[in-house]
Amino acid sequence: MTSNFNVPQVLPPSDPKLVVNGGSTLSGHVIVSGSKNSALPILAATLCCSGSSNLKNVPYLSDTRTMASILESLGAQVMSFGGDMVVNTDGIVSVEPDSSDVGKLRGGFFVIGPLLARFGEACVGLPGGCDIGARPVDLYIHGLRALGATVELRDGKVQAHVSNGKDLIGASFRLGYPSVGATETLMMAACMAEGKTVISNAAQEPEIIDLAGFLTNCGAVVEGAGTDTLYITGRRKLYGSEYSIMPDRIEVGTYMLAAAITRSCISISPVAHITLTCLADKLSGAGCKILQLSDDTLELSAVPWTIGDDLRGFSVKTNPFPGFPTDLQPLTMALLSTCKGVSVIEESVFENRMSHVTELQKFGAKIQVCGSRATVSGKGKASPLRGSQVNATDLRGGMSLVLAGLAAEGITEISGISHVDRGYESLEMKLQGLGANVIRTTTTTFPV
Ligand SMILES: CC(=O)N[C@H]1[C@@H](OP(=O)(O)OP(=O)(O)OC[C@H]2O[C@@H](n3ccc(=O)[nH]c3=O)[C@H](O)[C@@H]2O)O[C@H](CO)[C@@H](O)[C@@H]1O
Ligand SMILES: C=C(OP(=O)(O)O)C(=O)O
Repeated sequence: MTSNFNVPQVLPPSDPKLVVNGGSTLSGHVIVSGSKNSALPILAATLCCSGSSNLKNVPYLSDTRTMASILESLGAQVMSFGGDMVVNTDGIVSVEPDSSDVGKLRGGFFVIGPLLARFGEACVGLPGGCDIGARPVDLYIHGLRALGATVELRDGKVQAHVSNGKDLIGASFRLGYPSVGATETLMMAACMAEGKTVISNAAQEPEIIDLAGFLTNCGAVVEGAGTDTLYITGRRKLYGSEYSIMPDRIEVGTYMLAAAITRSCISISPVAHITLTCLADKLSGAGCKILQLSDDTLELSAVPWTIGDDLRGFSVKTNPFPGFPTDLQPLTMALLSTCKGVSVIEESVFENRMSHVTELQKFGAKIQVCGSRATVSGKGKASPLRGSQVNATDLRGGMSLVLAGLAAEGITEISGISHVDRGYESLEMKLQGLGANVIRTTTTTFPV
C-alpha cells in the first residue's frame, strides 16, 4: 500500500467503485454463474409461452433484473427465489415495453420477436447495451419483414404488426451477418409462425443452442442450432417449462484470464470445455497449463515454475463463434500487456471496442491502436503494471481494468463499476474467495 492510501481523502458517496490492492497471486476454486447472454433471450422467450416457465441458474445481475422489469412492464408476473425465476406471461396487457429499461441493455430488444409472434404486434424502443459500436437493428427488421410483418421505425421505436391479425408466415432467408441477437429474435418469432422457416448464415454461439433447448422444451421444433442453418417448424402454441440456464462461458474465460494475468493457479467450474477452445488454445500457446480436472472442472496454472521464463504474447482476431469471442478481447488485452513480446489484437465484430485502451495505458501498458488493430508490447513481469485510478465505460472493458488492477503493483480504483455489474454476479465476493484484495466502496480513497 502507498503511504498516500493510508490517509484517504473521503468524498461524498457516489457511484460504487472497486478498490483493488494488486500484485498478489490468486488460489482456490471459483464457481461460475448462469450465462447472462443465455438468460436474456430465454427470459424474452417466456413471452412465447402459455403457463409458467421456471428458469433455474439465472444470474443475479442488473441486466437480468432489468429484463424482469421489462417483462413486468408488459404485464408478466415474475417471481425470483435465489437463482430461480418463475415467469408467467398469460396476463400480458401491453406490447410496448418500458423504453427506458429497453435502452439499458441490448437484450431488451429481443422481446420484439415473441411479442409479434404471439400477439401480432409490438412497439419496442431502440436498445442500449455496451457502447462498442453503432449496433443497428436492420437484420432484425429484415428478418421480421421476411416473416410477413410490417415494420417501421417511428419516434425512436420499432413498430411492427402482422397484417389483418394473421400469424407470421414461415420463410427462408439469409442473415447478412451471423448476428447473435437477430438469430435469437428471429428464431423465437419463427417458432410461432405458420409453416417452416429456414434461417441461413445464422449465429452459432452456444447461447443459440441454449435458447433452442428452452424453446424445444416448450414444444417448439428447432433443428440445426449451433450450425449456420436453422430449420424451424412453427407451432400455434408453446407451453412454459422448467429449464436450467447454461454456465457463463465468458465468466469462465474471465477467471482463466484472471489466473493468467496474476501468474496463479485456480480451478473453475462448471465449464463446458468445448465453448472455450479458442481461448484455451491461445493461453496454452502462451505457456499456461490447462488441466481438465473433471467433466466440468478445469484448472489453469500460470505459476512461475509451470510457465518457465514468462508468458509469451500471442496474436488474436475476434470473430463470431467458433472464433475468438469479442467479449474476451479487452480482458485478453490486459493479459497481453503483462506478457513477453509483441502481440496484435484485431477486433472484427464491433467497430468501436477499444475504449479500455486509454485506461489500460494508465497502468503503464504499452498499447498502440490503429483502426481496429491494437499492438501490445510487453516485457513480462519484469516491467509490471502500476496501480491506477481508472474509469469503466463498458462491461468487458471495465472488467479488463479489474484484471489489470489484480496484476498491478499498488492500489487501483475503478469507477463506473455499474457497467461491470451488468455481467458479473458477486464479483468482489468471488475474487475475495480466490484471495484477491478487493473491496467495493462509494467513497473516493485514491490520492487526488
Ligand atoms: C445480450 C447479448 O447476447 N450480447 C452479446 C451479443 O450481442 P449482439 O447480439 O448485439 O451482437 P451481434 O452478433 O448482433 O453483433 C455483431 C455485429 O453485427 C452488427 N449488427 C447486428 C445486428 C444488426 O441488425 N445489424 C448489425 O449490423 C453489430 O453492429 C455488430 O457489429 O453478441 C455479441 C457478439 O458475440 C456479444 O458481444 C454480446 O455480448
Ligand atoms: C457486449 C455485451 O453485452 P451487451 O450485448 O448486452 O451490450 C457483453 O456482454 O460483453
